[in-house]
Amino acid sequence: MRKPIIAANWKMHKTLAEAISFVDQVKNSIPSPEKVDSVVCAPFLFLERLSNLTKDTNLKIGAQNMHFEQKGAFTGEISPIQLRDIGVDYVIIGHSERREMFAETDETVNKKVHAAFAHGLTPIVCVGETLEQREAGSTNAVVGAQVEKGLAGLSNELAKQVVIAYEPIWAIGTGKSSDATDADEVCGYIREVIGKLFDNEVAESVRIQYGGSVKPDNIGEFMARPNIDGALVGGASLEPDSFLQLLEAVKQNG
Ligand SMILES: O=C(CO)COP(=O)(O)O
Repeated sequence: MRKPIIAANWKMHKTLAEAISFVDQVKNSIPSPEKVDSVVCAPFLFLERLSNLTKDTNLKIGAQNMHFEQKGAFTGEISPIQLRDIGVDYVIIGHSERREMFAETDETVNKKVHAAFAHGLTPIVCVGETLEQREAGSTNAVVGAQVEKGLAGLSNELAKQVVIAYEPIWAIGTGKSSDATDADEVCGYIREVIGKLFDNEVAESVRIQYGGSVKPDNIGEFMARPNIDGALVGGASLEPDSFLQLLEAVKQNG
């Protein structure tokens, strides 16, 4: 059995005071990590505070990006060592917004995945197709190539620990989520690709989240599918009540 994982992706939202208030409101109501892994991926500026506030709680903190180098002349960038040093556990890599607006490529995703593992961070690797690609029938080809290139060169042991987030780009922030059956099929295909790249055991171990307009009232449909192990949630993760409802729905499903 794969343990579900729910991650909030706050993107570029909240002030420090709002971030602290959110965490204070939810931190003692997070379900046991035996049932579900619960993560908040916050803007870099808030990570240290949130990581201190959540020590000894069931809530883990993640970043939304990082550089692949350990240190150096990379003005404005943040390294995996710096993230780990302040108690960050997860890092989102290759979100479609970074691929589209900040020149993230499958090659930089791959470097970042290796760098994350080298420094004790769990990568949440995002993949997904555009509406045009979906309509052209190339979803599996696009997503399969992103997975193959993104995970290239990992050992089986590390590959098992990767979290994949399948986020169809047309479903992000649009209120128009994918049909759960369609999303499950793509997640099943991702598992097939991982089976070929590594082996069956890895394919069965990797956790695959769905992302794109997930809300408390539709998360149950996704979690009921065999290949979907959690969700990466934007808008519906910004309010404490809504975030806790997502976790509660998953806990009950499991
Ligand atoms: O991009 C997303 C999470 O990474 C999804 O965002 P929404 O949940 O707001 O659609």
